Amino acid sequence: MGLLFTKLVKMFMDEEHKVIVVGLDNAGKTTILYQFLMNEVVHTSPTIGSNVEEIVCKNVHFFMWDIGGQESLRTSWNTYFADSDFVIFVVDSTDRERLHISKVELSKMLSHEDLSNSRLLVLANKQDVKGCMTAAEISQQLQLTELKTHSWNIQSCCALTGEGLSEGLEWMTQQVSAR
Ligand SMILES: Nc1nc2c(ncn2[C@@H]2O[C@H](COP(=O)(O)OP(=O)(O)OP(=O)(O)O)[C@@H](O)[C@H]2O)c(=O)[nH]1
Ligand SMILES: [Mg+2]
Repeated sequence: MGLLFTKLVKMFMDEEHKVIVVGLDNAGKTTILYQFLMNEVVHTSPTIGSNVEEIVCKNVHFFMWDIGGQESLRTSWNTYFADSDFVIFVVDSTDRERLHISKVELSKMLSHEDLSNSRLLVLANKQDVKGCMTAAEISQQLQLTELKTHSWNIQSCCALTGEGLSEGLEWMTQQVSAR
């Protein structure tokens, strides 16, 4: 009875969840945030600090913090970690040369205690570019299947068309309702 009641309350109440959107500079984080919000491509310049927007999907409210990914800014990512329910880690699928840096940054983040209860969505962005890495390739390089400490998912996407983004959001919503 208690469980049923909790599920019903969840169905009718709006829930709020904190999401941090991180990844190397130029990965497409800001473009993704505004594609989520407005279904539009906005003109971006490198983010200094962060942008925050509320994205609602099936009564679930996500407060998404898009954080600048330039090298000098990465040391302050941890100031955003507290109470994050989700980490969206964006990878530029065309950037083979820096995938190992993404891997190091991702591992560093996931070992931080403030993120011990967060779930991970990796977005393999820029799938419109010919010759880019597939989500499977990125997953293998990031060794996601070896990740046992966090629930995770990887989704290929293109922030310019929005392709793949609703699937990513859908996974996050399912994770919330399954809790
Ligand atoms: N071809 C292609 N270009 C994209 C895609 N997503 C983003 N871009 C471009 O990539 C560039 C960087 O995008 P941003 O969204 O500013 O990247 P960012 O991750 O926020 O970068 P920082 O704020 O510096 O951390 C822009 O020129 C975008 O138009 C995509 O899916 N495909
Ligand atoms: Mg940005």
